[in-house]
Amino acid sequence: MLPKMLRFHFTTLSYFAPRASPFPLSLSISQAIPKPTRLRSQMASFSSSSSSKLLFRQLFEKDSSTYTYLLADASHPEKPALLIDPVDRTVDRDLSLIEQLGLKLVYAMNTHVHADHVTGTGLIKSKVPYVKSVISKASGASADFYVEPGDKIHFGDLFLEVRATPGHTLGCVTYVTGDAPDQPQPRMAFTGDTLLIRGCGRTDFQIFTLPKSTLIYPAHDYKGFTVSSVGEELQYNPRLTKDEETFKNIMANLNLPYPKMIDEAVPSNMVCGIQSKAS
Ligand SMILES: N[C@@H](CCC(=O)N[C@@H](CSS)C(=O)NCC(=O)O)C(=O)O
Repeated sequence: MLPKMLRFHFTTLSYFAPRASPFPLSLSISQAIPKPTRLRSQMASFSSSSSSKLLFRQLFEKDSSTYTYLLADASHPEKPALLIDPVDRTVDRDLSLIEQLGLKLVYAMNTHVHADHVTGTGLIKSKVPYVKSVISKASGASADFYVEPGDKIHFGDLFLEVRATPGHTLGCVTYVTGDAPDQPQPRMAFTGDTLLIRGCGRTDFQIFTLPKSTLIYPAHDYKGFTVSSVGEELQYNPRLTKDEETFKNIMANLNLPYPKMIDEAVPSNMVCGIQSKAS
């Protein structure tokens, strides 16, 4: 059985961009969650789910086997977009795709301070200065915006919720698509290195409180997997289906090699990849 679940209190703070204001200058913190206007997307082929307005792309960086995720509200007039876990060496590819799709990148976000690659957020900000970097407050890293468990990150009429999923690093968070009728179904969880497909960066049991249909999008895959679900991992994850003692033994004996880039990546990622501040 799974070890004891972690429980968190959720706040009502959220970032949102009202439709009336220009993006992203309208970024504000509010107690209120805006009631979005429903729009039908003409871009259904971009959608990963029954929601017709989410534009979603899973992008891969081969040297670190990292996934970067592009999400946008394709139905919003400004097509606001965000990137989760961009990598420095694929920034040009990502920005070029964003331009080709006619999106407006507003947030460059990290799930945590990565040890195996340099985040692309610093480079993105140097190329597109109005983009805001986002990371958890608990990470201790610097960024434009710090999120905490329960915060909501709005992009157009869509939003992500922030869930604390520490273990791989203290400040690891999982970004989960909104729990509302007009948000993508099934829900999508961007788990960073916390929960991998048939693996895990360290512990997480909070993710398993999400509906079984929730799609799992990790920050890495080393075996060629692209997506899983909570239900699938609950049933087949070879680590997280074990009792607590067995789990601890597995994790204590992974014998993972020292990540090749850790000495460069961590100092750089503590300042969200802004190279000039890392030395
Ligand atoms: N060989 C790679 C690092 C591989 C690695 O350790 N991956 C991490 C996530 S990135 S820090 C991990 O937690 N893996 C869990 C697993 O079970 O593989 C390198 O040198 O960069």
